[in-house]
Amino acid sequence: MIRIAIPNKGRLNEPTVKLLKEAGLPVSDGGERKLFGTTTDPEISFLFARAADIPEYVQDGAADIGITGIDLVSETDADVDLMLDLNYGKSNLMLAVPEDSSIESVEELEGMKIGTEFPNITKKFFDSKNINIEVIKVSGACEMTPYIGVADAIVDISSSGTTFVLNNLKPVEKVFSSSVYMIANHQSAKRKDKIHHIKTAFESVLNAEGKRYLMMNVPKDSLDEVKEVLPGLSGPTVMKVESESSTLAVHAVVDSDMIFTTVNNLKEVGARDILVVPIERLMP
Ligand SMILES: Nc1ncnc2c1ncn2[C@@H]1O[C@H](COP(=O)(O)OP(=O)(O)OP(=O)(O)O)[C@@H](O)[C@H]1O
Ligand SMILES: O=P(O)(O)OC[C@H]1O[C@H](OP(=O)(O)OP(=O)(O)O)[C@H](O)[C@@H]1O
Ligand SMILES: [Mg+2]
Repeated sequence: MIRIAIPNKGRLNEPTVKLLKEAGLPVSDGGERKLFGTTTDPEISFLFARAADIPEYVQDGAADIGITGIDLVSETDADVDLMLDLNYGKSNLMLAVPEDSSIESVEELEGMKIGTEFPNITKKFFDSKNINIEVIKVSGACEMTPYIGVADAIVDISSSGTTFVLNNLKPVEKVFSSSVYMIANHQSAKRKDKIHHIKTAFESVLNAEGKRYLMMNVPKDSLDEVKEVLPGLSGPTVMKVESESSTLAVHAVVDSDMIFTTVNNLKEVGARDILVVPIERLMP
């Protein structure tokens, strides 16, 4: 039995549920109040937990696998195996000060107070630079701490940067770059079975991102030209069309941003019946 801990709410819940569906492990029995979920594979179950608690649950073996932000893993200093960067939930922990502050570099913060939801990451960051600061731990709305006399600067999550702009904060330096990771319990990670199949399934979803499958019919004489205009990942795959001896079926995987140009070029060199289809998973 493999248990996967996934965020039960917050901004990581939806993209995680989507990833699992695309990986062929749709989450059922979810919902706000349920603790456990099931999927198509009877040997896999889900534990719904707060994103911030997942690193410890995986470390302690309450779950074999966890899906959560690497910032939360680092903050809890959880002793887990980092299996795979899942490439979503991206954010930066930024050191920022009020716009009207004269502070422009980290060094100028010596002896000052830093408000943050990430006391450990913050402490380590300043320690590594031999700068003494006092960490003021808050559990939300960190951006207001410089304005109520609680802190001189903050270390807070920023993704679009809107919160900083709205609160007249200027970034001083990036402290940590985060994205969502697949993590595993040390003992579980040693098993080369299902856990590795799950990792492969996630990888196949990541591989398929931004890719489309192109299918078309091509007169035999045009094959060379068609091959030339196909920006190549692998292939293309060329097959005979049973009913028409002068026509070939050509299939290829193409980057989505190249589709518009490629389809136009293909038509110009004689390709017909062009189909563009999404790819859910791609396993090399
Ligand atoms: N814009 C963002 N703001 C906050 N967290 C973000 C953002 N983008 C990605 N994340 C990541 O999401 C995780 C935090 O998720 P969590 O569910 O704890 O917070 P939340 O969605 O803000 O919910 P809450 O309402 O409890 O604050 C962290 O790993 C963080 O890096
Ligand atoms: O750069 P942005 O796109 O504006 O996103 C960053 C903001 O979003 C998060 O706040 P959240 O809404 O989760 O509230 P919280 O601080 O109470 O957790 C985070 O703590 C920042 O304040
Ligand atoms: Mg939040």
